Amino acid sequence: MALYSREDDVAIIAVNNPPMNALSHHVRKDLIKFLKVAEADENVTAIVLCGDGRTFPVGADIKEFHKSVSALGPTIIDIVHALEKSSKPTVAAIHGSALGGGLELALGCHYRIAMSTSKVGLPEVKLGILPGAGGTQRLPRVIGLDNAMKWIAYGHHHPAGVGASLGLIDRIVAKGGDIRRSAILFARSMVGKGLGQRRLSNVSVPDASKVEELMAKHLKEVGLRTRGALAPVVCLQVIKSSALLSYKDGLESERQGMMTLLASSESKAQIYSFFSERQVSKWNAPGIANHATAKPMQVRSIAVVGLGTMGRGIAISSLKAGKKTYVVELNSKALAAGVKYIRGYIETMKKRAQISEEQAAAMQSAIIPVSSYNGIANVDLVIEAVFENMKIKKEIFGKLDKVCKPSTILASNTSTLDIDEIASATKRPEKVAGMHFFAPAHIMLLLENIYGRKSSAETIATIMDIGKQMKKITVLVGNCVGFVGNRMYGYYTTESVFILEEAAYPEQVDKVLTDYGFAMGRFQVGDLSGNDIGYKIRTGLGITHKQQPAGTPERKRGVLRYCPLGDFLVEKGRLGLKVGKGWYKYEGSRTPIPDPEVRKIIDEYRTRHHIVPRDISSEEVLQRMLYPLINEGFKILEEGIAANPWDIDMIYQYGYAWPRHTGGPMYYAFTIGLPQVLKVIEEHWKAAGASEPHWQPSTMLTWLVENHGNPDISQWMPLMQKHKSKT
Ligand SMILES: CC(C)(COP(=O)(O)OP(=O)(O)OC[C@H]1O[C@@H](n2cnc3c(N)ncnc32)[C@H](O)[C@@H]1OP(=O)(O)O)[C@@H](O)C(=O)NCCC(=O)NCCSC(=O)/C=C/CCCCCCCCCCCCC(=O)O
Repeated sequence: MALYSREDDVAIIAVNNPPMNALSHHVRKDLIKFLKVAEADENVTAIVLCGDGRTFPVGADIKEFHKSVSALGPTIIDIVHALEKSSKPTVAAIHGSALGGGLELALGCHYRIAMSTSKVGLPEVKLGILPGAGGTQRLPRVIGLDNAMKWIAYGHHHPAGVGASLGLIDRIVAKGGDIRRSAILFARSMVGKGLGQRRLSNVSVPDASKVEELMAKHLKEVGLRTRGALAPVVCLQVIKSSALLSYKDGLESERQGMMTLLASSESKAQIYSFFSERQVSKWNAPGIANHATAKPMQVRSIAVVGLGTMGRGIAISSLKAGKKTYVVELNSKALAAGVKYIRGYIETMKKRAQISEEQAAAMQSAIIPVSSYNGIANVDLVIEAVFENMKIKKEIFGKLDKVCKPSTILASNTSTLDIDEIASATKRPEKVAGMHFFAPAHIMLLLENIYGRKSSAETIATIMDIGKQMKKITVLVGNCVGFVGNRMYGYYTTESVFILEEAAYPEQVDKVLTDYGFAMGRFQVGDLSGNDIGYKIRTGLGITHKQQPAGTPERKRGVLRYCPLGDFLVEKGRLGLKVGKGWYKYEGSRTPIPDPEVRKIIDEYRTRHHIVPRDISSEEVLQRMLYPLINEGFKILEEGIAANPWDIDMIYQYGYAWPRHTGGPMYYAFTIGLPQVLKVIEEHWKAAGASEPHWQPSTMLTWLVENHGNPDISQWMPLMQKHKSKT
């Protein structure tokens, strides 16, 4: 709802719709009603619009999108017009954030004043839509086309001070000031000053003459950075109309753009992603604990064991979260090198103004270098980040168990290994869990937390809380080889080399993936992270080319189909970008260049096995790359390793750069339609049989299709649970 009050001659209309004052239908109704009251009251000379509680309105109510209620009048644009038309000065008093429809309301006001700490922006593009309440037409009239294109096509939130420097905010109220009081005084001082030029629909766009040049510039930048998403392009096209058309016609172009975007699968995927991102913090470990009931232990100190690339990144994340951080290496040279890197990184963050001088000093003094496990006996949490080897990890956990105080939680940053087996090396399995960071750990936003069979509620709650304190998208999953992310990714890489055998070169496969929206294709990613990583994993499994006894068929491992092309590359020293050659060659830069030598390796291999390469469509490449991964996602859901499809999707968006505008693998499957996905999987399974088990259809997927067709993604787990409870 909204509240109406009077301070002498000034009317105050305050939106009151916790937690974020979203402009839900009932709020919109109140706003129009109270604007009419204020307009009609002759004792009112000016009107202040503000938000109660945490913030000014942060936009339309996203829950209403794709429901008819979002279009129910009064719409936000009706309120914007009423604010602008008012014969009395209207002033937006901004604290917290004025975003989306919230900022559009403020743009309808004649004046805007804001707390110095507040943020402003039009982030609709991140929901796959555009600012559909006049924002595309009004913002360029205030801050110019160039800035408006940047603000709207990328959707960033900007400090109010930046808005003030561009003329969007008329006055800034210093930290600690009273925004409402300041707005009342400001509004009163504007009475009688004339509102003509303060009504933005009357104003022209200052840099309209540069429209074509700016359009070309921004289309190019957006194309490079938003990877095939539709909304940024439509935003730019609609903003362009502000320079070429009347306000009224520009508004019509905005309405049409909004309709196009609202009808797209992209906006549905982005809105799903917005809520999924928030949903993952409401974790559930069935039969053990959930976010609502379990209490985290207070963690003041963290020890990071192992200062390789991962350990260094984890230590920086711990320091950023304000923890006293013990960094552990038994070898003094390795310790010194790790500490030097971490200290240097903090200084770089300070130089780049990413942290203040005080924060940098606090982080520096919180680093405690240690060269023996005895030195971390009293820490609250240990995160082990040594080499990915079960024997070594078990040895370390055994030692940590002996020296650390009983309450210390012991976590492993393993990316694949069995947490229960690691826990078995200790006498405190209830205090053991996995914290799988993604490289570089101080930059990547994903943290995949793993609970073991014996992890306690407190242990799980604590690692989830630490993820939050590190500002990570923290997803809780169960224990299995590779957990969620890498278990699914394994089949993506398996199938990719089968495609090489049969039909395509690496660059052709990668192009299909980048056209789909990935920043990089699978082979470029392999080169970037190092092809030796997969080779080591295959060596651990005993399946590389070199490990086979003489006479083993090159393309078989037992009954399973195998392709050794990745082994050949590593054995020829093609480890990837770090050595300048892998699936591609690199000539002094990070740009991958298709390499005739790689083609030769593939061609010779095909000839040896009498494989005649065939034409392959982009559609087939995409299906073969993505559907095994999706199929595995369903198996993970049916085993209870992931609690919900959106947990998987967030892991893929934040850990594997899955394009957000398609929602993630599970949401993408829903968009395609589960019956169609299953049909393709079944065809491959029929053709490949037991030699390619990743094509064996998941029973959950099959059951859903047979019984419900393509149910909404929110219903997959409830339907399955209902079915299981009956059987
Ligand atoms: C930065 C934030 C504001 C705050 O972040 P933080 O402090 O971390 O808090 P959160 O955890 O994110 O949020 C707390 C809870 O609040 C919920 N929330 C937040 N924002 C909204 C919102 N806008 N709507 C609903 N709910 C919201 C959030 O989910 C949390 O809930 P819970 O605790 O998890 O349950 C951050 O929250 C943030 O970034 N918010 C979003 C800001 C944003 O994107 N704003 C833009 C919104 S879109 C908009 O404003 C569009 C305007 C134009 C409208 C024009 C409409 C015309 C329609 C006509 C067309 C009709 C066609 C009809 C056909 C059809 O509909 O299909």
